[in-house]
Amino acid sequence: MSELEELLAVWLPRQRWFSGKGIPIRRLRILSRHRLLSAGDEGPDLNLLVVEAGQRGTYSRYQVMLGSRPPRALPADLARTAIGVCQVFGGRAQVVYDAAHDEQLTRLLLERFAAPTSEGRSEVRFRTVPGARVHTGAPGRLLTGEQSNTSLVFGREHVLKTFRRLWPGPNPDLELNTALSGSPYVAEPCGWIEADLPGSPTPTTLAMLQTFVPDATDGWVLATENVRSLLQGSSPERESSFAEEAALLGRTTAEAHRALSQALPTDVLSPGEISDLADAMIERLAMATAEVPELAEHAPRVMSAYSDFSRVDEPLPTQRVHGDYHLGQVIRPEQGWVLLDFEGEPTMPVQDRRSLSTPLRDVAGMLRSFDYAAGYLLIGHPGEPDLECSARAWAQHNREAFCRGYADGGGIDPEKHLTALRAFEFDKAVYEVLYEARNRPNWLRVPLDSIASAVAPSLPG
Ligand SMILES: Nc1ncnc2c1ncn2[C@@H]1O[C@H](COP(=O)(O)OP(=O)(O)O)[C@@H](O)[C@H]1O
Ligand SMILES: O=P(O)(O)O[C@H]1O[C@H](CO)[C@@H](O[C@H]2O[C@H](CO)[C@@H](O)[C@H](O)[C@H]2O)[C@H](O)[C@H]1O
Repeated sequence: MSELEELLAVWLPRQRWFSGKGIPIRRLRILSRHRLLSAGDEGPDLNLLVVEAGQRGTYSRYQVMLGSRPPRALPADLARTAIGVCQVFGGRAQVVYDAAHDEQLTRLLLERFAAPTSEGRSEVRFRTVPGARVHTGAPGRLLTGEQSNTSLVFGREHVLKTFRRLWPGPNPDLELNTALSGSPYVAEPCGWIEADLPGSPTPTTLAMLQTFVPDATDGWVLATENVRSLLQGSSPERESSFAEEAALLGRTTAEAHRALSQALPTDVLSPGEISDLADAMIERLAMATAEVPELAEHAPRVMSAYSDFSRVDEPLPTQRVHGDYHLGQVIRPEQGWVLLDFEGEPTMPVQDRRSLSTPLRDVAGMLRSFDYAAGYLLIGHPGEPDLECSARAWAQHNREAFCRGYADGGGIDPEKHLTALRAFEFDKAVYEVLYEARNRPNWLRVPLDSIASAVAPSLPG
C-alpha cells in the first residue's frame, strides 16, 4: 500500500460512517482520485478519493473528501481532523485531513454546482436539476450526529449529502427524491455529483444537493421528548398530542407510498415469492445469530413468525419503498412531515435496496421505531416495571395511531396484514440487533427486548 493508503487504512475504521466495523482491513486501494478544487498555490486543495477496503475477502468502496495543505499550514481548528502527512498527487508532502470540516473548501464545493463547467467528459461531474436555483455564498456546516453519510448544511438554503459507502449506479436516495420531487413529502432535489468509476458501466452518485428544510425537528427527537415527559409524570394529554403526530405521519407515509407507486414501477408478490422472502428472513436471522449469540434464545419465536408468513397465500402489492424507515428519517416543519434518506438499509447490496418491496416493510420499520423510542428511555431504568409499562403503553398507543393514519391515508390497512407485518417487524428487529452490536453496543438491549417481548400477531391493539 502507498503511504496515503496506509494512513487511510488506519483512519477509515474510526469513522462513524464506516460500515465494516470490527473486521480488520487487510488491504486498502485508492481506486480513483481527482483534485476537485484548489484554492491557490498554498492550498487548500479538495481531493475526491474513492477507496476500496478489503475485509475478509469482500471489497467495499468508500468516498473520502480529502483536504490537503502544505505542512504547518493547517489551521488550529482543523488539527483534530488531520489524517497524516504524505504525498497526494506526487510532488511535495502535504498534510491531509477530512475536508468536510474545512469551510473554505465546502463553500467552493457549492459554487461548483452554481457554475457547472463543460465537464461532459470529466470523470467527476456536477449536475443540476433543470430549473433548480443554487444559492451560493454560505460555507458548508457539517451535521454531526449518528450518520451513515456526511451532510453539509449551507445557510438555510441547501443540504449536500455526500454518500460514504459507494455502490455502482444511481443512488436510491437521489432516485426516489427525484421521483417525489414537487411533492410536499420531500426536500426538493437541486443537483448531484456523479463519477465514472472503474468496473461500473453506469455513473455512480457521489452526493446529492437538496433544499434545506428550515425550522424542522426530527421525529426521533420529538418522540423521545414526548415519551420522556410522560415518564416524568406529565399529563396524559401530552401522550395523545404525539398520537396526532403519529397519525399524521401514517397518513403522509401512505401518500408518499402512493406517489412512489404512481411514478415508478409496481408489481405483485405471488405466494411462492412470499415463501422465498420468508426464506431470506430465515437466512438473515441465522447470520445475525452467528454474530450476536444472544439472539439464539429468541430464534424459535422469530422462526415461527416467518413460518406463518411463508404460508400467506394472498398476493402482496410491491413498489419502490423507503427501505430504512424510522423516526430519525422524518422531520417536522410547521407544514407537515417531510421524509428523508431513501437510501435503504446502508449495509444491504444496492440491487436489493432498489428492488420492489411491499410498503408494509416501511410500516414495520416505523412501528419498530415507536418501540425504540420507548425502549431507549428504559435503558437507564432496568427493573422498573411501572416505568416499563408506561413506556410500552406509549409505544402501543402511537403504533396504533400510525397504522390508523396509514389506512386513512389510502395505504393498505396494516390491521388486515398482521402476519406479514409481524414477520417484517421481526426482520427489522434482527437487522437492528446486528446494527447495534456493530455500532452502539449499549443499545443492543433495545431490539433484543422487543424481540423477547413480542406477542402473538395482535398488532395494533
Ligand atoms: N433537506 C434537509 N433539510 C433539513 N434537515 C435535513 C435535510 N436533509 C437532512 N437533514 C438532517 O440531516 C440528518 C441526516 O440526514 P440523512 O439523509 O438521514 O443522512 P444519513 O443517511 O447520514 O443518516 C437528518 O436526520 C436531518 O436532521
Ligand atoms: O443511518 P441511518 O439513519 O440511515 O440508519 C441506521 O442508523 C439508525 C440509527 O441512527 C438505525 O435506526 C435504529 O435506531 C433509531 C434510533 O436511533 C430508531 O429510530 C430506529 O427505529 C432503529 O432502527 C437504522 O436501523 C440504521 O439503518
